[in-house]
Amino acid sequence: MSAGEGTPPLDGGTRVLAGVGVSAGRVIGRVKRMPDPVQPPADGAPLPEGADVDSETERLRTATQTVAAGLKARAAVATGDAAAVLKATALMAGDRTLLKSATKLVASGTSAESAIWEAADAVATQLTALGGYMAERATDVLDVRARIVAELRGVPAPGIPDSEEPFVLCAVDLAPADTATLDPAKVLALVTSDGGPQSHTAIIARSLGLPAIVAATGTTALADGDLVFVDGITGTVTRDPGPAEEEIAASYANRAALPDFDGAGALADGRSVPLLANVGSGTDAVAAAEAGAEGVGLLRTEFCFLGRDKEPTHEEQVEAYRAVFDAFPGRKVVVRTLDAGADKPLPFLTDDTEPNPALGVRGYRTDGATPGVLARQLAAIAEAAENSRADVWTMAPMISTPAEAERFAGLCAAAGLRTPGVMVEVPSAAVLAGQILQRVDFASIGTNDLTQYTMAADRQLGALAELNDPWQPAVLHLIKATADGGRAAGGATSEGSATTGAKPVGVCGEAAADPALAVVLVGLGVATLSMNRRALPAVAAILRTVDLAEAQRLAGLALAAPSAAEAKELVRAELLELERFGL
Ligand SMILES: C=C(OP(=O)(O)O)C(=O)O
Ligand SMILES: [Mg+2]
Repeated sequence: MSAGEGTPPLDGGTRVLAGVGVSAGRVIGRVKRMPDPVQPPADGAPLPEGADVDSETERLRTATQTVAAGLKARAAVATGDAAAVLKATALMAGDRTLLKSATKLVASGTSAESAIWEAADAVATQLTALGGYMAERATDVLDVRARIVAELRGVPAPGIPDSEEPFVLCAVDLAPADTATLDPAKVLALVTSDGGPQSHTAIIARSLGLPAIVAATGTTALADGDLVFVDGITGTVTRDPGPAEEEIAASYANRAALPDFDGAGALADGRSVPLLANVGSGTDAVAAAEAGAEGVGLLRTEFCFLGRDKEPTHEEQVEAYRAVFDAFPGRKVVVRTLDAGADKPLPFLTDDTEPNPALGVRGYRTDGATPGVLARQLAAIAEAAENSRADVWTMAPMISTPAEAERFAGLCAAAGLRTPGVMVEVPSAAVLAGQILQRVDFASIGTNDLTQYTMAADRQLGALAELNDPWQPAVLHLIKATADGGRAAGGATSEGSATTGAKPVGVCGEAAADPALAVVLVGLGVATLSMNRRALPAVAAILRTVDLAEAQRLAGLALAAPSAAEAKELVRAELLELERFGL
């Protein structure tokens, strides 16, 4: 939420630590640190002093049994994805082949730590070579290995710490694998010293509704058991909170409850602003429909196939897309073609040796390097759309030029897809939005990437979090240019389209989920907003408090501000309901 820009990093030495608030909420709790990653033992280290083969074998056996039993016990009380991940890891910890190979190494005079490290390495390499599902299991083996070595060393196991009491989780950053075992009933808030506003930590925190702060470098000094006040709105962590912080946390806990989203986004003057959902699977889509989403503004198709080393078959694709379409009969579903590359590698499309993957062959650009995948995907989308009642729109990520937009529209037409569009994520596409939108039917602004490319700041990097803020006035100017382009292109029709008036321009980046920024986006001329389903009630409630003229006035204030922090502060100061709902 807060850019932290202009905020002093430390107050009176170390009491107030500043970062970037990425998910609202104010809580007090005790810190638990994510253990440091387990460092590898020296290659082929000998038996420790005083140990013999028998005692070292016994030590290894006991460590593996303890790890397996601990994981099994946690799996028994976990649910959903977490239970599945823990069960799989527990099974791996008890794997006889792994223990047998490690025991052999101990028998030849290697320490238990080195033996299990080496044995697990060999198993992981074999699994990786087998590919597909087996290759995915390699991660479990490496996870188990780290846990066994931690047990042998007597240090905390890697991953989310286990605790009876709810705690504030402090970490350098969270990996995707950590997310499955993160229990929102136990974790009060997330604080990371690294990671940017689009990091995994930020995305998970928002989707779980947990207060979160990223890029809070000073928090590396926090230790297990420290009492802290976490303010996800201002982006600050306060050590040893006193009565003032207790009062703020208590008043946050007593904030007005947000009304459920009624399924019709609108401004105070009744002007409709459809609120759509970002989804990555059929399950997500069902949950979004239940939350009242008016359709899908972004189906991240690559999320259906992440971790796959082979292109999904036509049938697999049709099934995955149809599951989403079926959740929204009669509603708009915007399908984005595979956005492989940079933060979302897909081995069958991306080259992992590129020096600058974010500036490389990603998104639509992969069609040049690996022709055919895009055309096959469009055919699968068309087939899934044909027998569904959803109104299917199709867009390409990372479009940079009018020629690319025209070619994509041609590919859609050839596949029988009626409503082609583009994502505006690259500044060149925003600048030439008028020309681009003469060639396609709609645009959806990906503010996560548009911010990254406008500010030349890697979206994953905590150190550049202040630049990587969609409140940056330069980004807002490009959003306005895109919306203006949509208006200018209105009336120009692409083949087969009967569009009149403005060509619709929506936003599907994280900016749409920030209620104050959502008002600004509408004021800049954006027609629809697409977000994580959990953000729908907050965005809907704040939009209802302004009419179009007010939204335009606030957008004007933000555009004229000299910094992201000032733009945000000026706009937030005028939206009084934010405080009431604790947003
Ligand atoms: C929605 C976007 O795409 P992704 O986050 O999947 O790159 C974006 O860039 O804003
Ligand atoms: Mg993007």
